[in-house]
Amino acid sequence: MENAPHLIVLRGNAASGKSTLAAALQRALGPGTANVEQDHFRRVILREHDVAGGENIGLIAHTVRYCASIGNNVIVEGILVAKHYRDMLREILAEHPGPTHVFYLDVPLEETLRRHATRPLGAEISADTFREWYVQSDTLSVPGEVVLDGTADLEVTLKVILNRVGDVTPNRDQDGGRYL
Ligand SMILES: Nc1ncnc2c1ncn2[C@@H]1O[C@H](COP(=O)(O)OS(=O)(=O)O)[C@@H](OP(=O)(O)O)[C@H]1O
Ligand SMILES: Nc1ncnc2c1ncn2[C@@H]1O[C@H](COP(=O)(O)OP(=O)(O)O)[C@@H](O)[C@H]1O
Repeated sequence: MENAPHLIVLRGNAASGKSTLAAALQRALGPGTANVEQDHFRRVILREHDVAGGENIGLIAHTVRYCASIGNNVIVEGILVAKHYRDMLREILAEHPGPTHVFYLDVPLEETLRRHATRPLGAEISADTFREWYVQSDTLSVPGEVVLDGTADLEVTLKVILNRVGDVTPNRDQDGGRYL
């Protein structure tokens, strides 16, 4: 479909830099780009743990579909651990009418620990907990999935993503004052 919105999936372990990158990508793509953060739906809206069959999984899928249906490019960002989210992500990718892009931010455990330590919440979650959470190379194994070297600088990784995504036609009226 011409001018159909893009769907971009951005996944990675805790403290791999996903939310920083997704926020930068949303700004770079301009008005009419939705950033669907897994954490917001699971923890803030539903206050749900990351469990098999979690209710947040369907809510994320509905939100992605809705945002795309009103013409937004959509970024879906989170750990989105394959064993819980793979089926849903494959479904929304398969049915999406426009271009789709799947990125996995590959960052070694030790680097995620270093990055985590720089955050205010670094003291609250122990290194041991982080080791338990870490899943090595948790890719979705969908065609075209790109494994990014997440140890690079943010600006470098953002450029790699923007090159892959290519031209993004604004899908919405960019009338002054409408968007933040
Ligand atoms: N591999 C894997 N499988 C399932 N669930 C996982 C996994 N890794 C992290 N988690 C859960 O994600 C929550 C922490 O991730 P965050 O990205 O929010 O990390 S951080 O708290 O900001 O450091 C935290 O969940 P909640 O405590 O329910 O929010 C972790 O239990
Ligand atoms: N490319 C990068 N290089 C170095 N530090 C980074 C990079 N990307 C993010 N960070 C920092 O790492 C920490 C974790 O990033 P964050 O985006 O919160 O990770 P996630 O959303 O994957 O949990 C933050 O302090 C952030 O500023």
